[in-house]
Amino acid sequence: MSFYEAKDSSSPLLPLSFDEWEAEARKKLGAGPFGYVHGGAGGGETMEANLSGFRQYQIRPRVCSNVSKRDLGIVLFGQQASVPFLMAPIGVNSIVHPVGELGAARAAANLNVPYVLSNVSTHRMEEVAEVMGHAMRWFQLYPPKNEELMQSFLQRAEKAGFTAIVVTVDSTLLGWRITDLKNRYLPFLEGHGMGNYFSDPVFRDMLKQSPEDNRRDAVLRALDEGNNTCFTWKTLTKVRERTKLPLLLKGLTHPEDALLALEHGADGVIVSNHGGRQLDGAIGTMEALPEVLKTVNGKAPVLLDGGIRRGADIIKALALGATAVQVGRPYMYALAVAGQSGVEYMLQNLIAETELQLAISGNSSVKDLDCSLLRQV
Ligand SMILES: Cc1cc2nc3c(=O)[nH]c(=O)nc-3n(C[C@H](O)[C@H](O)[C@H](O)COP(=O)(O)O)c2cc1C
Ligand SMILES: CCCCCCC(=O)C(=O)O
Repeated sequence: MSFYEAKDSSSPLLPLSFDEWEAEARKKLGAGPFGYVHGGAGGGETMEANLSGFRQYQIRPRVCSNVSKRDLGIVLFGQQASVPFLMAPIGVNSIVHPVGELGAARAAANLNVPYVLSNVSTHRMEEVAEVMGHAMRWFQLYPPKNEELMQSFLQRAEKAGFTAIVVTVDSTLLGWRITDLKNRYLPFLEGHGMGNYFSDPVFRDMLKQSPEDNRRDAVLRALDEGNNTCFTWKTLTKVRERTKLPLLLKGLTHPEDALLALEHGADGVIVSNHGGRQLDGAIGTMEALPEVLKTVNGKAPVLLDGGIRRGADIIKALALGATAVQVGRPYMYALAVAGQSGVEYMLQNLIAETELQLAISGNSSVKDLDCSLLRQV
């Protein structure tokens, strides 16, 4: 949608800025669900570092460079994506809207935005795949302790048409989330986020009683599998051996970890601190990105998430050298406010804004962006 179309549109007035989406979602949701999405770990230092990381760069626009044709497309593991951002894996979408991941995934598919489905989605991966048709989708894995269960998740994802696996490694234990502790709120215990586990035959065989008979024990068992504190580089090799799909490691910020990830079979890395929800005091992702890029040295795609709120953020991360970025909370707030159509509206505007930013910073293609466009403040 262009600026002019947006201006003339008769569609109902939905928020345009991230702050408005957040404010509307706050009004709509109860304290528990809103706090869960909004919150960061500890004092929120890392969440703030993700935002301030973008303010450390200013764009130095180029002029007179013919931007009449514009291209936001990128290629990821041989697949063409029409935009340089993905929807980040976010579990338990049904805490903000009953349509849950089905609404978010349909919106992604309708707008050709690549979608990463969380391991702890409320809806099963097969249901989500079905509503997406042939649209680009990746599956995020919290590698379980049980290797048969790991194998089962990977096989199901392959069969359901997911084309890459994102292994999240920064959350073997949940961070110190004060809001959730105060609210005594954990979505999994309120009936959300267990679609993939409860539908898995291997997981069901591991239980003494079925989830239908004893939900609480089944939830605790699933969380225990996901809280894989024994995970090491050697375990990553085991994931590698169990799938032919491209593998990305999500949740690292240290350049040496990026190198180790590639040495142990990853095909790409995602610089992420889980949106500041895990280790409080950890480095912001835009601050971490340059060193990771230097170490990876073009050998593999490097993605980034954390704090992407508008087109300028996307342009800055790509100019610094990220292959693509992921967007998290913005789509959860849009889902909370207006379900699938909220997510579509938010995504449409993010695409339009990014294309506009690309053009008026003097560029025709995101492939041409480089760090000469930026000045560090
Ligand atoms: C409510 C919520 C749930 C999340 N669930 C997952 C998840 O299941 N798997 C995962 O890898 N990351 C998860 N994340 C982290 C996101 O993938 C992403 O790293 C983060 O949201 C990016 O930061 P942003 O929200 O500032 O865009 C979650 C984040 C939020 C806010
Ligand atoms: C082993 C399950 C951990 C689920 C964490 C959900 C999440 O990523 C988040 O809340 O953040």
